[in-house]
Amino acid sequence: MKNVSCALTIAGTDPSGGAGIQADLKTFQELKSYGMSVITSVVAQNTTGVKGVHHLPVDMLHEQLEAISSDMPVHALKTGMIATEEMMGIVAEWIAKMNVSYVMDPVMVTQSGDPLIEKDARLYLKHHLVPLASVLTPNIPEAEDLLGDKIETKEDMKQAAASIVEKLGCGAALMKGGHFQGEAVDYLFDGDRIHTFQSERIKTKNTHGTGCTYSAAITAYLSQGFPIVKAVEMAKYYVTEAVRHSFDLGHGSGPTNHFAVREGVVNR
Ligand SMILES: Nc1ncnc2c1ncn2[C@@H]1O[C@H](COP(=O)(O)OP(=O)(O)OP(=O)(O)O)[C@@H](O)[C@H]1O
Ligand SMILES: Cc1ncc(CO)c(N)n1
Repeated sequence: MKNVSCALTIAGTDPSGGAGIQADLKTFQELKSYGMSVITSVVAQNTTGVKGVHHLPVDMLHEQLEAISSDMPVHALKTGMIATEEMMGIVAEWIAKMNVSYVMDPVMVTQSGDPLIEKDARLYLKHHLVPLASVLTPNIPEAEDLLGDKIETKEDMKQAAASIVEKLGCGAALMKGGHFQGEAVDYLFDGDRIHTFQSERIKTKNTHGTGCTYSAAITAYLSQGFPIVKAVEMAKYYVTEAVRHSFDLGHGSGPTNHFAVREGVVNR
């Protein structure tokens, strides 16, 4: 049998297909990793926002995780929305036993401003999940929340990436500048130095699911054995092309386009 790279996402759903588990699986598929998913919460949402949320019972979360580890190889994994402390505890305990690259997207609030995790669970996330991560991928509001500092300049972004690694104990931090003005620039601190990943800012309102797509692409490349800096470089290219060719679907912020990368511009 041909070698297959297996990537797992542990996250909430998006029935409109642009973010969450659905975006992650599309990304894994496009980048040729075998995609697996464990659902934390079912979220009724679309391009305009969140309409309702149902958290799965924690024993069901545990059973899904065990169904994976008792049977399937996992070469890299990511987490997105994990809404409550209790759910975070189960996921953290399971991940601690897995010896694989772990990309943590510290999802807190959607682009439309809807909260995805309980406010009290943020401290738990910081102390119990972040230290397990090989790489954390916060946007600016998430990094401000984790560090308790304002991030206003590019220098602040670089400093935040380093502080996250040094103070919170993850392996690397990718500070995303999607919420900034000007060029779309992200900074990775890998425990040693800062690496810069920059693209032009594409003029579009259709950026639903960019964060999920980006962290899923990093996970796919890590599952294939690429080192972290190369994985981020290729994932940045993937998300940029997916935004450039994003779909004008729905009444709000439309989804990224995964086919765009397949048809032309391609990976690696
Ligand atoms: N308009 C744009 N043009 C080019 N790149 C963009 C644009 N918007 C976001 N990106 C890029 O997409 C990636 C995801 O960044 P972003 O900061 O938007 O994540 P996020 O806020 O976590 O996403 P989400 O809203 O899905 O949670 C980053 O590399 C960012 O630079
Ligand atoms: C389930 C889910 N995870 C992450 C995001 C990104 O904000 C979203 N909109 N929905």
